[in-house]
Amino acid sequence: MPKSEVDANEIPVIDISDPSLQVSQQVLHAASTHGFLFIKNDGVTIPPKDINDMFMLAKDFFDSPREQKSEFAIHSAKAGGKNRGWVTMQGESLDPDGQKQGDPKEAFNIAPPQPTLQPLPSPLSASAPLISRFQTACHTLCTRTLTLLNTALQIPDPAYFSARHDQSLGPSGTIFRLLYYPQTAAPASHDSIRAGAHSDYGSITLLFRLPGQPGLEIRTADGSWVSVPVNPTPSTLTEPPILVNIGDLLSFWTNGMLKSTVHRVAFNDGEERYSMAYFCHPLDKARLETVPGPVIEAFGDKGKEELRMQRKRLGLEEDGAKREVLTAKQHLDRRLKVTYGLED
Ligand SMILES: O=C(O)CCC(=O)C(=O)O
Ligand SMILES: [Fe+2]
Repeated sequence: MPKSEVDANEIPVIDISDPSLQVSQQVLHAASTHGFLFIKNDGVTIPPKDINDMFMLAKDFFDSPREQKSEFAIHSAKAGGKNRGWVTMQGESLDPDGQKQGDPKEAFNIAPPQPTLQPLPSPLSASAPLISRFQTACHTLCTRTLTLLNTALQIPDPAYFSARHDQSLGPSGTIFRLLYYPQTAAPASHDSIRAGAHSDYGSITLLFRLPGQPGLEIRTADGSWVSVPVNPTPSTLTEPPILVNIGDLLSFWTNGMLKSTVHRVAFNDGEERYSMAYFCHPLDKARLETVPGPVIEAFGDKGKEELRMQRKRLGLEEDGAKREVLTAKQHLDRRLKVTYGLED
């Protein structure tokens, strides 16, 4: 069980509807401490009704017959190829070193709708317009957040991040994922978890959860786990804010200044749980090298340990002299290989 819930001030709720230097600095501060922040839902960019409709659609899908889902198995040609489609219970391990069995969850991965939406099983297929609209809206919010970080980091090219996430310019590893954690009896072991400890693979992730379905925990600097509330201030916000977290690539790009914080999903009382994650990735060809700019430069090598851990997770050479610059695609391929045991 987590010892405590994270302090609301530590993961701030930021209103980005009126972007300013001050707002960008708030985003940067959160991104470089816990690597997690809440963005107030403005009600327009990602309408709460679409969020609710997506959750209902996800529930209908996961309730559908197993044979129907397995026809669109992850990585299969029918599902549109690598990293797309349905992941069965225990079908993936987010923490292969720390877990004996795969995660007790199901998932369905949907790639960006450019040039067209991948083939989808029923009932997802009948709601293709909603799914595409939702993906586009998520991407808009990701780009806005990345642009705020671009500003606060004083990167000379104001479009450094946004250009590298422009989906019209080529393929990327971006993936929209529906998640379902079935109801389970109390786990036999204390170490049992619903989604193993991991950091996210992309640039930033948007996470949607439902009130009354807790479970997400982050690992703090002292190694303890603290839970992240679905809505930290229900008295002032009727709609839960959107949780944003920094992934490995922004950490790479900023020399470890932005924190790709390790997180997991705990059982809590074992009630069934749904969530949706939009993993925003840069274009496949983007190179993972330190971004130029005075703020990252001034940070120096203080993120060395963070980067060392990441490179270790990827099985990369630790000797600085032999350091290879990866592209976003090479990085993702390595992570997928570890998660699913996939070959290139
Ligand atoms: O289900 C959740 O709340 C989080 C899942 C997660 O962290 C992930 O899939 O990367
Ligand atoms: Fe995650």
